[in-house]
Amino acid sequence: MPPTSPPTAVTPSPQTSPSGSGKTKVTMMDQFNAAKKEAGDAIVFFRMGDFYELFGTDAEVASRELGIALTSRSKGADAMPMAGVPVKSMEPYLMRLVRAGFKVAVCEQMSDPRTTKGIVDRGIVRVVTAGTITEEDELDARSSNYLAALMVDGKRASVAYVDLSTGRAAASADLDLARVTDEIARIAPAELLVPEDLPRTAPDLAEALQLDLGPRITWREPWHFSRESALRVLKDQFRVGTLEGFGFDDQDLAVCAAGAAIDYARETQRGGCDHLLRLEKIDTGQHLVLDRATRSCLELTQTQRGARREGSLLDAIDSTLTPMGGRMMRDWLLSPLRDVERIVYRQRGVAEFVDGPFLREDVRSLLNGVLDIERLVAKLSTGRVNARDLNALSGSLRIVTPLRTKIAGVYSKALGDLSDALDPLTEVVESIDMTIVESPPMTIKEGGVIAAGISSDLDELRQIAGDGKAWMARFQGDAIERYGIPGLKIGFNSVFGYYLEVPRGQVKQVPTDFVRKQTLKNAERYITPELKEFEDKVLRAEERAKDMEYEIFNALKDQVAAEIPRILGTARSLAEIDVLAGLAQTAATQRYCAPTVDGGDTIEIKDGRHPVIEAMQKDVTFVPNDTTLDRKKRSVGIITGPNMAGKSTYIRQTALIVLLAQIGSFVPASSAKVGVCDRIFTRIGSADDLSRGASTFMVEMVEIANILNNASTKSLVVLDEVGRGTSTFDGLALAWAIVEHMHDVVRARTLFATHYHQLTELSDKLTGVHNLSVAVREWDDEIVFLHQIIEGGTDRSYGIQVARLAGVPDALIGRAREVLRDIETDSDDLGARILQKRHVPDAALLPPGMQLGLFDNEPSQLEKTLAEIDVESTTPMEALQLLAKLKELSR
Ligand SMILES: Nc1ncnc2c1ncn2[C@@H]1O[C@H](COP(=O)(O)OP(=O)(O)OP(=O)(O)O)[C@@H](O)[C@H]1O
Repeated sequence: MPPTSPPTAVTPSPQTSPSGSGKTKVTMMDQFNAAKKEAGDAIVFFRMGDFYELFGTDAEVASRELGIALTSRSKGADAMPMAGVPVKSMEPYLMRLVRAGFKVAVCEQMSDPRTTKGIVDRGIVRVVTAGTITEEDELDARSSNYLAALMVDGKRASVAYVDLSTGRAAASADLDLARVTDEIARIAPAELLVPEDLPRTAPDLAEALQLDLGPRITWREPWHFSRESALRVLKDQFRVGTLEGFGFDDQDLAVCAAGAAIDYARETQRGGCDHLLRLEKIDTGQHLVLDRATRSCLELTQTQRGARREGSLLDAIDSTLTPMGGRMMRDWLLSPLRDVERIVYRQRGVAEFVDGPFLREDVRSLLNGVLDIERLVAKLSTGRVNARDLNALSGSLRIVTPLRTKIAGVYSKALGDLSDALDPLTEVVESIDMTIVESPPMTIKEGGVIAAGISSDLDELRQIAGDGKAWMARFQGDAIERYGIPGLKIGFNSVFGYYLEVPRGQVKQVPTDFVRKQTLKNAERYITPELKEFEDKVLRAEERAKDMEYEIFNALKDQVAAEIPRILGTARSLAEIDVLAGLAQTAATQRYCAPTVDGGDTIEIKDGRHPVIEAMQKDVTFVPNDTTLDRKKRSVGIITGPNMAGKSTYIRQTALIVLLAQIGSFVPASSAKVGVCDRIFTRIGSADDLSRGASTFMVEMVEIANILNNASTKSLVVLDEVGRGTSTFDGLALAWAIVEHMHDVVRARTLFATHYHQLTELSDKLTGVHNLSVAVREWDDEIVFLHQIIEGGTDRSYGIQVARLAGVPDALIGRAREVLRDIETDSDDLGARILQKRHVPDAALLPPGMQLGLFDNEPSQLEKTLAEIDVESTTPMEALQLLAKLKELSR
């Protein structure tokens, strides 16, 4: 076991009084002050008998956050705010503080108050923080609870993360500084450790993190991140002489980040980190990169509105059955692969389960009985395991042997490898099953845990205790007969143990050697020397049996804990089998196909569907659509069409299909070919991000700049109505220039949904631009959405028809039509005029600030006002006012 700081008594050592007269007495407040000093910025729960007391500012904070009464300790000059929570119900209070961003140090009584003379020793036994929670009840079973640490050196950085509730520890290979916030967003840590000097060394990053994570950041002194300290901690934790075995070089920044994280984990857990066994290397270069905005736009794990899981891609495709599988599924979705071989390796595993419905069903019915082995192991390591947990562990491991038999004849390498990695741990299962009774109690110190036949000593003690009970029954019968007291009963209470109870009406028969102990309303209670003598024997046997059970339980616990590496390895394999079988289940029930994934440039999807909308709209038939993108003739697709037609749905489904293909999954299409992408970027114009304190349009442009600077020819870029957040002409001008830039300079595969139908003219001049539109059937001046993507652009937005569908008054609609006719006549040749002025091929590389000079004639005030009307958001009253204003301007 790696040496960690054991709970230490914080009782300050007795000091000599200044007068030299001898030792001064340590007071309880001395102990508290010492604990507070040790706890740093943590709130101290200070154990005093049946309560945890909080003092000073801790009490004030707790009173405010928890709504508990604030009292005062002492009066006058010594007065100090004080608040308390009962020991029995402390967990919910503690967790509420932790959830609110506080840290809590639990300071326990370290010696038994009954046997201690004077003041009991006290010591901090654990520090609970958001990133180090291991209590199952407090965690979402299907997501990880990461404690992360960030290390920055110049332009390079690394992020390490540890989940103490499952034992997973990982660190990124060195990253470019610009990628750090995305990587942290992917990990979504519950707590992030950051060196205190970051605001000086990387001020922009520090500010961004502060905005994103706020109270989830824990600032740590820089020495915790030093290579020297980190190497010491890591080598000690993993019991290795070098980290090369994990793929890390001592010089990697990852070492510093991981060292800082594990140092903190050990500090807070005070031991109990035995289940952190290895450090995984995350090479983000191997993964398809999804930045934060893309993850959010694509609603991968939660919806944009309401942040709910229901309605996310994860929810639509996750058919895993175990919590471990659920967590792995989530990880896979957030880190799709880039390496074709690895993608195909996984996909074949899925295919085997799709092709073998019986195999899938059998495997899944076995997995159905598997509990959260990783979190059970974490409990084992942190010493909080009880007999029920061990039974749950053995119950879960028991399926490994039949599972191996089931997948014995598999052909896919993925399943074969996983089957080989499954360890049945037969001896662990047998030991637990043999040692622990079938339905043990929650507590491990009160007996009733260990099965008969495990220890002859224990059996003997139990015999005595059991016999004792029979003896007492006999004693009761004899006494009734001998003294003629028919109502005599034997009872037990914790004050004076076993007693004889005689109804008031029969006390006259009581012999003189009965000693009266208690008088009740209708009865008297007595003890006798004979009864007490036997009671001692019985009780002693019971106590000793309980102690012995506890010892046996602990020995079993240690035996199982020694196998943690094997158990965790098996848990991981089970999780992966669960994910593969789950993806197959989704593929089979949702009619997905196996995509062809290769290193080429083509994305060709036949009858693609949106996995989430399809799953959510059960009563509507989803209209499938094709997508073809490559890097020659079809690198940029411009999609036009009315509002509500399905443009956004179409471009997003393309991104989701590519993403699913790259995690190794089947995809919602009749066929698909995916040339792997290095990154997917998705942006929606005017995405509301006021919470980050930037204007909507500014955010949109910052994100566009990020795409233009980071997308490569291997990327997939999906843009939805970019440019909408500013005036029409500015927006159109920007959208136009962005398409040109994507086509000429970035050359990433791009889909651009827009209402600026002028953009469709770009396809005439730019070889890689093609137009798509969404078919609409017009009927009697009404429109019907067909949701079908067709080749070619449209020059109609049908905004006015949509407004009419929405109930905008007829008079206004009529006027809007008139206005539209005028505008359209005026701007008919707008696209042609812009194209004439195109600078080929480097138009987009104009120096910043240089005007595009798109428009020869300054629009009139009337035109400007008209252009700025947003029909969708105009109320009837505003429309009438606008009409009046327009009329005024036209005079
Ligand atoms: N292929 C489809 N099959 C069936 N229903 C669809 C399809 N595509 C879209 N829809 C439905 O149409 C709705 C609107 O789609 P979407 O938001 O993609 O339209 P849009 O053209 O982007 O609209 P806007 O321009 O107003 O943003 C969706 O919520 C969905 O209910």
